[in-house]
Amino acid sequence: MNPLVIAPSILSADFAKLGEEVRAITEAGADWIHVDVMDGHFVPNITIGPAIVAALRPHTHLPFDVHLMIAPCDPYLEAFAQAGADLIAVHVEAGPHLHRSLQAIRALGKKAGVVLNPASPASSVKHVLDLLDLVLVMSVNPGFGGQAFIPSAVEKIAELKAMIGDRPIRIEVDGGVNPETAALVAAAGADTLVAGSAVFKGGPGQYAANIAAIRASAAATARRDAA
Ligand SMILES: O=C(CO)[C@H](O)[C@H](O)COP(=O)(O)O
Ligand SMILES: [Fe+2]
Repeated sequence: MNPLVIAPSILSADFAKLGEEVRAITEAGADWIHVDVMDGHFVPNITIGPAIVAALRPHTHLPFDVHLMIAPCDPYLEAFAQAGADLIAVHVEAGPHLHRSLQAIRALGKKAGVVLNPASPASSVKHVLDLLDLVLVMSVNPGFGGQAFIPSAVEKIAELKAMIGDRPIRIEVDGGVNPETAALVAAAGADTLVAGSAVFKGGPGQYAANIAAIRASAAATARRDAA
């Protein structure tokens, strides 16, 4: 079983002081930093580009988990790699050449991930498993933080867990993750949890407790599942 990873999404951080926020979640016990990149075309919102990723890189030693919600994605992979991304995840719905995009990410020396929207089946990744380090299951429709968790994500995670078998591929879940939903997704097989609003709520004084609550809840059900 992969060790549990908690990846706070800086989409819910104070954008006027992102460097400070990244340092605060690093000190609060985050494992990865989740960066939501939106283009106003693939999703109805615009957020962060490679220049901001590069500016944030000196503020933490933690891996940058870059979630690209952009189409096309291939023209921008190198820029995000050079900016300091450690893992780059592209949506299966973002274009016709997923295999080529994953090859390009690996050729840049980065970990490669595929993201599945709520309506996309687990089987979309069946023929690219050899190119994957991570599958990201969206449990909200991408574009905004603070949305309600879509329960069908749990069944999809379980399907992916069975498909992946003992390959070293992480299952990440993103959207509406809080201590309650973390327990459900961890029991189904998710080992990497993104959380935006549930981590950043209450301000910097609460970040450590918020991360710890999600981690404890997920760890408890993952243990029961393994027992
Ligand atoms: O990819 C995303 C939205 O498209 C975000 O990572 C996600 O919504 C996190 O926010 P929250 O935990 O508040 O749902
Ligand atoms: Fe995300």
